[in-house]
Amino acid sequence: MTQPKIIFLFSGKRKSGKDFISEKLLSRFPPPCATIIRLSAPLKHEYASQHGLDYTELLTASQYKEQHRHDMIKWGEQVRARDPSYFIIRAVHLAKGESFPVWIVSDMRRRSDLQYFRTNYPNECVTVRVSASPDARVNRGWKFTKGVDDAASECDLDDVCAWDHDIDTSHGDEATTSALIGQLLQRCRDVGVVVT
Ligand SMILES: Nc1ncnc2c1ncn2[C@@H]1O[C@H](COP(=O)(O)OP(=O)(O)OP(=O)(O)O)[C@@H](O)[C@H]1O
Repeated sequence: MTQPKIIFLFSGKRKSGKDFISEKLLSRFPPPCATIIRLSAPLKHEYASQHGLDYTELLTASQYKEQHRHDMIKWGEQVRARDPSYFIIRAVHLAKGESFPVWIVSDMRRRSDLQYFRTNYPNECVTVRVSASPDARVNRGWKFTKGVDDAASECDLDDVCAWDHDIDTSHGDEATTSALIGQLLQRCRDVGVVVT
């Protein structure tokens, strides 16, 4: 059982580049140092099994996922209303968080997620806000969807502005991404985590 030494919390709108940056960051750690925790993974897992759907298809950026996103969000809200930490605890378990000193949470979406991590890990959290212009997101396949893009899962963190780091990925330039990754890796070195 390992307590995390550092937890990166990525948030941002759909197609802003959260996954892209998370994967880039992950690639800089020697195994078995870091793991990506997807808070949406257990939601999809349980929703798929309860509704007879294909879990692996729900994980991809597919049309299939988009078809089910709306109902899945609604179902998740009901579960979360009863217990805000329900999916977080399962997501950490699913990603085998207890075996890794670095946690990369790639899809933090709500203030209750932020509160959970800050309460339980007051000294380990590093927040990163990822943004991109609407045009850039459209070019990546985003289409405004009522009930999804105006729901809490997309908007709950809009008013939070005290992020430790932020990045605008609209232009997708390598230099901007590398600069951010460099800063995040320095934070790891500062707490004694070895990076490549
Ligand atoms: N900094 C970047 N440079 C180049 N391409 C990028 C960058 N960020 C994102 N992209 C591209 O944009 C697309 C969407 O990015 P990504 O899947 O990371 O978004 P996301 O925020 O995780 O979206 P969702 O919430 O819908 O899962 C991907 O095809 C990715 O390659």
